Parts: sequence; C-alpha cells; structure tokens
Amino acid sequence: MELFKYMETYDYEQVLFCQDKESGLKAIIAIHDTTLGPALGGTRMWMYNSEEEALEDALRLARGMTYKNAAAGLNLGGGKTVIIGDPRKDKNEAMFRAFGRFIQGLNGRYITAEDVGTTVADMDIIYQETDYVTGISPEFGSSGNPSPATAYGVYRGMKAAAKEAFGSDSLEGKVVAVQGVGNVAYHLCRHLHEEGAKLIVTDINKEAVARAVEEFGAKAVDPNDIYGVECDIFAPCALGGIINDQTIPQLKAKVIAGSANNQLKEPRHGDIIHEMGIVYAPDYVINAGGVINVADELYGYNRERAMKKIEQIYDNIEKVFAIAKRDNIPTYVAADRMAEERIETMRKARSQFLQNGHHILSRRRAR
Ligand SMILES: NC(=O)C1=CN([C@@H]2O[C@H](COP(=O)(O)OP(=O)(O)OC[C@H]3O[C@@H](n4cnc5c(N)ncnc54)[C@H](O)[C@@H]3O)[C@@H](O)[C@H]2O)C=CC1
Ligand SMILES: CC(C)CC(=O)C(=O)O
Repeated sequence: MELFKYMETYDYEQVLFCQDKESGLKAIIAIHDTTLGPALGGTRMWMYNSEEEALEDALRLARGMTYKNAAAGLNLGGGKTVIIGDPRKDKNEAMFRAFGRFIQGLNGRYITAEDVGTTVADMDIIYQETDYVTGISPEFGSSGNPSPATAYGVYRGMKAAAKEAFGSDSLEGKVVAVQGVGNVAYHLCRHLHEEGAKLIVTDINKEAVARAVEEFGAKAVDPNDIYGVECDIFAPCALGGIINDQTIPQLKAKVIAGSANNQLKEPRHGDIIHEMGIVYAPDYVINAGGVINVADELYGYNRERAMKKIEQIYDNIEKVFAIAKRDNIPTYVAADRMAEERIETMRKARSQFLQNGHHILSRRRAR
C-alpha cells in the first residue's frame, strides 16, 4: 500500500506505529478525523497474516469510527488501534502498559476502549498509564464491558429494520441467523430470545455455539452454511467483509442487521443488496451502542443517560432509511451522507478562533 496516497484519498490525519521489544508490542494507531472531537475507537488484537493486513484493518476501522461517532451524535472523532498478536497467547501486562504510554503521548488526540481480542482487564492495565482509555472496570466509576450495550443497540436497530421490511417492529416468530455468538451476539441472542424470535447460530468456537443452543434453544449450523439458511434476518456479528460476491447469491434474508464492523467487502456490495431489495441497517449506525456507552464516561458515567441514547439507535436507523428514500440511494450511502453532513456542519460552526478552545476532555480533566 502507498500509505500517504491512501491517507490523502480518504483524509486520514495520522498513523502511529508503536513497538516495544521487551513486551512484544506491535501496535498501529490510526487517527482518521478529529473535527468533532478527540478520536475514540477500540483496540483490536488479532493474528494478522501480515503487517499490511493489520495496517489496512486499522485504517478501515478508524474511518468507520469517524462515521460511527458522527452518526451517533457524539462529539468525538474516529480512530482505532490494532495490536498484532494472538490474544490468547501473546498478551502480558507490560504490553498494555507500554501501549498506554504511547496513548498518553498523544495527549488526548486518541482515546481507546475494547474491541475484538481485548477486555476490560486490558483496559484497566492501560489506565495505569493514561486517562485516555474508556471501558474500564465499574470499580473505577466506569462503564465496563461495552458488549451488552452494543448488543442492545443492535437489537433496537434490528427492530427498526424489521419495521421497514415487514411493516412491524415485532421480532416475535422471526427467524434470525446469527453469525458469531461472541461477546456482543450472546447478549443480542438473549434479547431476541426474550422477544420470541427463533435463532439459527454459527461460530468457529464450539463452546459459544453450545451455550446459545442450550440457553436460547438456537439451532446450530456450520460456519459456511449460515449465509444460505432460510431466515428473515441475517445478523453478522463476527468479522468484516462478509457481504461479498461469494455470500450475496446465497442470502435468503430480507434484512441484514448485525454488530460486525465493515460488513460490506466493497461499497458495490451495498449497491447489489440494495438492488435485491434487502433492507440493510448500516453497520456503524446499528453497532454504535458500545461507543455511546463508553463515551458517556467522559461526562462521568451515567448508565441511564447512556441507555437512553442507545435506545435512539432505532430512530437513527429510521433516519437513514428516510434519507435513502428521499435521495433514492442505498442505505449505506445514506448513512455516510448523514454522518458527513454533521461533520461539515460542525466544521463550519467551530471554525472561528478561540484562545482556549473548549472540548469534551476539558470537563474530564476538571473533575
Ligand atoms: N464488542 C463491542 O462492543 C463491539 C463490537 N463490534 C463488532 O462486532 C463484532 C463482534 O464483536 P465481539 O462480539 O466483541 O467479538 P468476539 O470476538 O467476542 O465475537 C466474535 C465471534 O465470532 C466468532 N467468529 C470469528 N470468525 C468466525 C467465522 N468465520 N464464522 C463464525 N464465527 C466466527 C468468534 O469465534 C467469536 O465467538 C466485531 O466485528 C466487532 O468489531 C462493533 C461495535 C462494538
Ligand atoms: C467497542 C467500542 C467501545 C468502540 C469501537 O471500537 C467500536 O464501536 O467499534
């Protein structure tokens, strides 16, 4: 990849490569856009096949966070970190301490949280070195694991998408095919089961599947079979790029609504599912519950306030559908339009010089 060319094309501000030989830390922090405020986005730890693959993931995820935070109405920009390594084998305390110091060095331009492969315990270690971390333990007055909040937001957004597709937002009796039953999807399945939806699940982790079968009466299928199952709603809750040339022809669902980031392999796949009449709830709008929850920590965490904002993901998804209809465009384009309009409006509103500019972190420092 020609990094500067890529950064210029998609307007990235900064990319940081962080290494610490002793602990084995190899991290890439990508900061996409800080127009709305400091960049907030989680840290993913994953066994990437190459540094190129890790860089691409960091960049794509960071840009997604700019759009996610803007669309969710947060006063935050977009960034993300990837740590190269196996989260089951390669973690150690020194690694997250060293990483925390790199974040501190950015002096508030980037704030981190959990993502795939990292946990509340990891965030607590980072917190030893920097204040610019969220999703830390409730014992520190914080919001803890963001996954249940993400799941609740996806559930709310799925209901809005069901209303669009089926004329009612009730999920009772609806068949939902869930790909990946990890941290987020476990809680999503619980909400769906409580409402009377029928679940079909898959995961490469057999224990995760067994738990969903036992607790929610889910039917299990092999990972490769999930795309083609007879269902009303497909909920991608594993990794990105799963709406692609191979999977689209298999899909039977009328709705796609799940937590995974970057679900469309390429933008054109969003056009194809639109032409097929599938109602797609754009990933970064529907999965914003976690970031809304952790962002509330910056004001002094209040669960009730955070949950109220997460409920509104239903309305945000409806807004996207309305823009899509108004402008006769696919929903993924409508979501981008909604986010970009907010960023541009705020860029203009905040353009005049202020000697001591005020932003979200000045409140946090004052406490
Ligand atoms: N945790 C959170 O609060 C948020 C998560 N997300 C996104 O949601 C997705 C899931 O996140 P988590 O639940 O936190 O991660 P997780 O790692 O707990 O769950 C993912 C699950 O997918 C399974 N999986 C991986 N590859 C698979 C495959 N090919 N087929 C079937 N299953 C497979 C894994 O075994 C795991 O159980 C990720 O894309 C993440 O970026 C987005 C916003 C917030
Ligand atoms: C997990 C969240 C707290 C933030 C994030 O990185 C995301 O929403 O993807």
